[in-house]
Amino acid sequence: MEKTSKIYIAGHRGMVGSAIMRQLEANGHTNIITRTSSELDLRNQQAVQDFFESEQPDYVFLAAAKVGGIHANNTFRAEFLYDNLMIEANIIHAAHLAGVKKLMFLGSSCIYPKMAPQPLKEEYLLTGPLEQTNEPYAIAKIAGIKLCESYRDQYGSNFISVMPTNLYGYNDNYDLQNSHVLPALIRKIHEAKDNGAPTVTVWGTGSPKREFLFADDLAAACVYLMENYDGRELVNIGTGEDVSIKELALLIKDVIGYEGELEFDTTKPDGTPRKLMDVSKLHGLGFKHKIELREGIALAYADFKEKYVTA
Ligand SMILES: NC(=O)c1ccc[n+]([C@@H]2O[C@H](COP(=O)([O-])OP(=O)(O)OC[C@H]3O[C@@H](n4cnc5c(N)ncnc54)[C@H](OP(=O)(O)O)[C@@H]3O)[C@@H](O)[C@H]2O)c1
Ligand SMILES: C[C@@H]1O[C@H](OP(=O)(O)OP(=O)(O)OC[C@H]2O[C@@H](n3cnc4c(=O)[nH]c(N)nc43)[C@H](O)[C@@H]2O)[C@@H](O)[C@H](O)[C@@H]1O
Repeated sequence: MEKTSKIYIAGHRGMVGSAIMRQLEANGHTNIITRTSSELDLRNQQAVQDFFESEQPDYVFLAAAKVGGIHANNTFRAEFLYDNLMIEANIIHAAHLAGVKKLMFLGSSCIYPKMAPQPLKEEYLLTGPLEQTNEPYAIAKIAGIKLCESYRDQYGSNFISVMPTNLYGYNDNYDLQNSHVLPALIRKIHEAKDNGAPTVTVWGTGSPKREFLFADDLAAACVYLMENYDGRELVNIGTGEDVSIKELALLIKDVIGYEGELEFDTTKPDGTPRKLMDVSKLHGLGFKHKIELREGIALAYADFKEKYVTA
């Protein structure tokens, strides 16, 4: 990518899109184009084609999606399937029609089979049944991967797919029903400390394990791979380390300085028992994350307090 290349970030206001924007600006890119969902609803095929025809971007980071945690995925199943199918299909097809030089599609670690061997290698895709709570979202993401592969096969499009693990960081979603576990626990534990509540409720048994990557590390990996990877195969992006939900909650409790107790609501689903990514391909391509979990939690917590806590 040249510094003056026209780069479209789909989803630039989101946690990942805004991190990619920061990374590109820090690298000196001056020609970044963006649209909010009210300016351009990416589910509208004609609007997307008109946008690509008029803007003619050189590079596309496809970071727009309907995104949420286990409860949101399990509740809004139709929206997670339909919105994500429409967004990816419209952008990938319009990018092809406009002759985009390169496009990066962001999938997710939930595309892999629920009981696949750990750590998850890219070749485990489609080798077994998916986790039920997020199957619609996972199917949409797998379709996005197959769209990129098929446009490469038929038209020679340089469309690559990366599979991020669970993410957290600046501009995360702190809605207690629809967010992911890490921001939800930051908010719940902060509010419990603030209110002097004796306990904090953690969903599930606390025994599932999850890997967490800070969104600015993901953004750096995305920009690095846009510059250095042109392959057909998926690339997992993660830290290669995981913790149990209980260990995560205790870590967040320690960072925030909350003295109360954790209680586990086993009426809530655990989801996939584990989804640790094998990141040897990413490391072999020359990228490794920098921000470790405790430091990242402290950064995310500071961002949460700055944005959501009235003095
Ligand atoms: N968060 C995670 O843990 C995680 C993990 C793995 C992969 N990912 C992937 O990373 C990407 C970004 O996730 P995120 O966490 O940054 O999500 P996010 O913070 O919810 O941001 C999603 C973005 O998508 C845009 N969007 C959604 N529906 C749209 C529509 N109909 N038309 C136009 N724009 C629309 C939103 O735009 P507006 O703000 O303008 O409404 C928003 O900026 C997604 O592909 C997601 O699947 C996320
Ligand atoms: C990366 C995302 O992973 C998602 O799966 P997944 O990690 O289980 O999504 P999370 O919602 O982060 O849940 C991870 C684990 O944390 C537990 N958990 C404990 N307390 C909470 C809480 O207060 N809120 C939430 N949300 N979870 C909580 C939850 O039961 C589950 O076992 C997929 O649904 C998405 O599609 C996406 O792929």
